[in-house]
Amino acid sequence: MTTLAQWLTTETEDAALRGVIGSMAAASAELAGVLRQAPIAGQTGLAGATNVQGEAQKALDVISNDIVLRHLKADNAVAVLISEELDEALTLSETGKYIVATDPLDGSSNLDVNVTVGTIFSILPSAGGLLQKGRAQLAAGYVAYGPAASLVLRIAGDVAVFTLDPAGAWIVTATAAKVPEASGEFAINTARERFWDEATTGYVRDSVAGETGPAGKRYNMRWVGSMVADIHRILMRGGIFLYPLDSETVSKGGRLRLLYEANPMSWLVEGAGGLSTTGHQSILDVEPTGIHQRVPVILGSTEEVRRVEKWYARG
Ligand SMILES: O=P(O)(O)OC[C@H]1O[C@](O)(COP(=O)(O)O)[C@@H](O)[C@@H]1O
Ligand SMILES: [Mg+2]
Ligand SMILES: [Mg+2]
Repeated sequence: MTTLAQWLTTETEDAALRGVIGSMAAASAELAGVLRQAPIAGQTGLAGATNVQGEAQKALDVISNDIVLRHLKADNAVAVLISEELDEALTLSETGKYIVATDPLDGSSNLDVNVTVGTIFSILPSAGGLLQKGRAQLAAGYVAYGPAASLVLRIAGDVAVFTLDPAGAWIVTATAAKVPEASGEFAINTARERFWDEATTGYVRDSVAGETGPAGKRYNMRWVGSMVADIHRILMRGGIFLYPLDSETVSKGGRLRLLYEANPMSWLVEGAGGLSTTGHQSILDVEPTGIHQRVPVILGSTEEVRRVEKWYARG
């Protein structure tokens, strides 16, 4: 059995980077324990506050952020923390070499129904400043708190998957995860159809048409409503995830956040052989203009993302 610490030593010689990843993994292992007993502790409800995005915070959004913050503070290598739950970037260490951007609890609307939630993180060099393209990431990962807790991680090479054992250690369970090139599954919130642009409408219409339609095959639709869970399924067995720009989100630039949702997920999906796009460019090439910036997100199996890109290219 290979542990996370053993895998990290084969992936990077940078001990400080290994330390930061280890801190995020330790924070997530602690959070897995908190989530397991959250209904008993009465923690699945609202916190009574709103975050900078104007969204009602759940008690566990705040608890998750506190856990990540405590672990990263103890690690002097992190200069700045950017979090969905913090209005401003928070300086942690004047000498730190890294920026961590995190969605400490993704999919928190699923908490009260005991459906998979997650933690997403992105690690960047602090020398590059707060607003760096996704391409500048040094590492990224997420944890899916499902029937098993899975940590999915990529530094610069392959994407590895770890499973949390009962003693709290992360054990390697896959070393080179690959997103299958082709798939017959798409994930989109179809209740938003009336807001969609022509490209999204066209792609979904072609897919739903099945074997006799332009795509020439049958599709299934899946939507968990936790990005982590939807992307984990796509990483494991293929598919495409779409949260495109639509007429309702256009003034905000999209729904999902660039620095701590779209960029780390794109780093992982592209590292596993898949593609990411806003419809017009790879998400990893988007120039950030703000730490809580939103962006259209389309990612997954190459063939499917290319089909969507073709629709966008039609103009
Ligand atoms: O409510 P919708 O439109 O289904 O959106 C679901 C999306 O919103 C999110 O829950 C946003 O993340 P947070 O829970 O961290 O705010 C994604 O995980 C998910 O893909
Ligand atoms: Mg999220
Ligand atoms: Mg969140």
